Amino acid sequence: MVVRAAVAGASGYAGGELLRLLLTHPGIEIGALTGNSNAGQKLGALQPHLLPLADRVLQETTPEVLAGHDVVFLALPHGQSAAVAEQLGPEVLVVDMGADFRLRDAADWERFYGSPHAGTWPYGLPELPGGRAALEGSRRIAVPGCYPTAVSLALFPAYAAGLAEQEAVIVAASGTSGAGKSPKTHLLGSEVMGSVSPYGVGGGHRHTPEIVQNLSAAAGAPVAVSFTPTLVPMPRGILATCSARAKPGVTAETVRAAYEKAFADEPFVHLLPEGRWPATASVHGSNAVQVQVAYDASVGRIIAISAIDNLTKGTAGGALQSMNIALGLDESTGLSTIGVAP
Ligand SMILES: NC(=O)C1=CN([C@@H]2O[C@H](COP(=O)(O)OP(=O)(O)OC[C@H]3O[C@@H](n4cnc5c(N)ncnc54)[C@H](OP(=O)(O)O)[C@@H]3O)[C@@H](O)[C@H]2O)C=CC1
Ligand SMILES: CC(=O)N[C@@H](CCC(=O)OP(=O)(O)O)C(=O)O
Repeated sequence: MVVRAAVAGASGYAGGELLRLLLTHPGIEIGALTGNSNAGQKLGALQPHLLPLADRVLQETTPEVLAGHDVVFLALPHGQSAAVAEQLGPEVLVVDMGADFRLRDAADWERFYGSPHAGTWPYGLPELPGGRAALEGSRRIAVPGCYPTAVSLALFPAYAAGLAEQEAVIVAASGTSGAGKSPKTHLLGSEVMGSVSPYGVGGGHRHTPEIVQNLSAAAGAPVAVSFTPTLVPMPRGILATCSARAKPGVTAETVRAAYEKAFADEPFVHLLPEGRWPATASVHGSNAVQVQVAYDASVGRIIAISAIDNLTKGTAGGALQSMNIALGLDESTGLSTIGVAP
């Protein structure tokens, strides 16, 4: 069976990473590629690393152009996906890499995104409890944000096993591609190079409610989250350092056992051997997630650290993994745990 896939937002970072992966997926035929300001341009001018697609011309993002495909990936800015998706039939698998359908709580959406809530779709993080069952056979998928992917995978085992109190503190460092390709002053080389800076401090980042949603579901009770993102001078990668107060009686051994159990059969999430720590360089360009966990007895806290590539597992790889599950394909098809180093 060949699956015909269209990519809306093919000129952007997320769309470009998705195409890089789709080119190696044996079951996919790449159909329409669309953009906005770059419609009419050849892809080779915008994504020169995608040589096999260099002569493909970007089309306008319209329902007519996206019609006639089995799968449509939407790698568009927030708020653009709903209008496109509602024009696509229920038989088409629509995979939204934006935020529009991630949150269950309409009030959270309106508070953090400032527009009416479009709805909630099955969430594309298969490793969460019940995650795969929610995706099987689905024709709509909301791919998680990059920070919620890194943070949720680092912390959910502690909550699912009942080891952590319902409060977490997270500091996560991201490369600049997380902010997309459109020019912004704070992303200029002269601003970013040689500097690390926080942003969205004090609960203001829109990924906070998504992280709360995931951890609360794992805990079966509301989890309060303090989330601070930082921008670091590298193109790709997220390192999330997460900590939560341990419940009474928790030991280093019970924590380790919970994480070993959670990730034992996961194809992409790797709990590192004790004493080794995640690094973004080790997952560059791969769908792998590195996790390590420790129990800091001096303060009674569980410390979980994860590393992902924000463009791969953090969006395009997660999208493809979820598509594979929805279509009944092997989950790892077209995805690699092999990174690029140094
Ligand atoms: N970058 C990342 O690490 C991650 C990104 N995402 C999400 O993926 C989506 C795309 O992000 P990213 O690739 O980084 O962003 P980019 O800015 O790099 O790309 C945006 C894409 O959307 C197109 N576009 C812009 N405005 C419109 C519009 N009004 N209608 C249709 N198309 C439009 C652009 O086309 P053109 O260039 O032709 O104007 C471009 O192809 C976002 O929702 C983002 O939040 C999710 C997780 C991680
Ligand atoms: C470095 C940087 O700016 N990162 C982005 C996160 C991008 C992402 O994952 O996700 P969405 O799909 O939710 O936009 C930010 O903090 O806004």
